[in-house]
Amino acid sequence: MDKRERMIPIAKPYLTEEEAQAAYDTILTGWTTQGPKVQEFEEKFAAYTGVKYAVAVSNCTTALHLSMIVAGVGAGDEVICPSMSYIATANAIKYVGATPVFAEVQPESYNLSPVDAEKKITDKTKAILIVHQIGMPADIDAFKELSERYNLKLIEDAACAAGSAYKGKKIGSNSELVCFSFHPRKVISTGDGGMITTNREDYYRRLKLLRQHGMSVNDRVRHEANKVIFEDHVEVGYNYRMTDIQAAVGIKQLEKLDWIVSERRKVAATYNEAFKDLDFIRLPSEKEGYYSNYQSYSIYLKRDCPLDRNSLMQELLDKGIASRRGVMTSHRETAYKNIQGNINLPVSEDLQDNSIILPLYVPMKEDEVTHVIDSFFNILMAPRVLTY
Ligand SMILES: C[C@H]1O[C@H](OP(=O)(O)OP(=O)(O)OC[C@H]2O[C@@H](n3cnc4c(=O)[nH]c(N)nc43)[C@H](O)[C@@H]2O)[C@@H](O)[C@@H](O)[C@@H]1N
Ligand SMILES: O=C(O)CCC(=O)C(=O)O
Repeated sequence: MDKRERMIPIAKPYLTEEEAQAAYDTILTGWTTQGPKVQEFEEKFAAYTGVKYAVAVSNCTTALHLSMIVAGVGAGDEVICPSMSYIATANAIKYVGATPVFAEVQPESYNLSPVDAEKKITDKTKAILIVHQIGMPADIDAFKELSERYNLKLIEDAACAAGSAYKGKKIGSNSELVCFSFHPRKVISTGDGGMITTNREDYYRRLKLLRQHGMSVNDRVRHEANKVIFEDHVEVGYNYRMTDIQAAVGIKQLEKLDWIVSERRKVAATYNEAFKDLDFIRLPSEKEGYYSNYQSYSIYLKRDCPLDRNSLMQELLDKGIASRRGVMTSHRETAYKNIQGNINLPVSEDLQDNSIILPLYVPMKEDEVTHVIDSFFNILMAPRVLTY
C-alpha cells in the first residue's frame, strides 16, 4: 500500500453501487441532460426541505448567480455578505455587477454577525447574503428581521447546509431564495450540482427560464409533443442545467441524507467528547435550535495552544492525516484584495489563520477516528523545546 492509500482524507463523498447503478440506468435511457430525473429530484428535494419549489442547476455558484438576478440585484447595488466563505459567495455578487460588502462573522459559529451586518447597510444596499458556514445555520431570524426593517432581500448560501435545520425547520424553507451545493466536498454529492429552493412561483418560473437560455418551451416538452411547437428565447439566459445523470445520483443521495447527517454527527460528538477538556482550543458548538450537518469539523486554536496551526497541520500530515486551514476569507484573496481598499476584519482573519478542519466523512471507521484523536493529543501534548 502506498502512502496515499493509508492517508485519512479530509472528506469523501458517500457514493455507493446504488448511485452508480442509477447513473448507469439513466445513461441507457438515452435522455442524459435535464429531463425527467431532474424533475423528480427537484420534487423530492422540495418535499424534503418543505418548500413549494426547487430548481436544479449545475452548481451552487450558478444557483447564487441566478438568485441575485431574480432578487433584482444589479449594477451599483451593494450586497452584505461574510468575507469568511468560499470565494463563490462573493463572486456571485460580482457576476451581476454589484459590490460585495464584507462584514464580520461571530467567532463561535463562523457565521455572519447581524450586528456588524447592520453597520454596513447604506442606501445602496439591496440584499444580505448569509452563509450557513460548514453546515452550521446562521442566525436566520435576526437577518429576517434586519432585512424586513431595511427593506432588503435576504438570500441564503446553503452550499454546505443540506440536511441542517434551524428551529426545527430544514434549511431551505426559511427565506425566499436558498442555494445548495452537491460538490463532492458536501454531505451529499452529484459530482457537481446545485439547487435553489423557493416558495415564490414568480421566482420559480424565472429561475427555470434563466437556467436554460430563457427558452419558453423546453426541449423535453417539445420532445413529447404530438403537435409542432416552436420555442422563443424570452430573455438572455444561461446554460446552467443539471444533467439527468447527476439528478439520478442525487435522488439516491437524498434518500440517505438524514442518515449521513446522523452518522456525521456521531463522529463530531466523538471529537467533542475527546477534546472537551483541552482549554487551549475552542470546539464547535450548537446553540439551542441550531442543528448542523457537520459538513466540516473546525477547531479554533487559542493563543496558548502549544503549537501553531500550520505546524499542527504538517505534523498531522506526517502521521497520514489530512486537515485543512480554517475557512478562507475572500478579502485576502488576490481577486478581491485591492478592489475595496483596506478592509479590517480582524475576527475573520484570526479565525482563518488559527482554525483547523479535521477529517470527517461517512463511513469513518472507529480506528480512523481514534487515530485522528490520538495523533491530535500526541502532537499537542509532546514536550517541546521552548524557543522564546
Ligand atoms: C466548503 C468548501 O470546501 C472546500 O474547501 P477545503 O479546502 O476544505 O477542501 P478541498 O481541499 O477543496 O476539498 C477537496 C477534498 O474533498 C475530497 N474529495 C473527494 N472526492 C472529491 C472530488 O471528486 N473532487 C474534489 N474536489 N474533492 C473530492 C478529497 O479529500 C479532497 O482532498 C472547497 O472544495 C470548496 O469548494 C468548498 N466550497
Ligand atoms: O467550485 C467549488 O470548488 C465549490 C463551489 C461549490 O460548492 C459550488 O459551486 O457548488
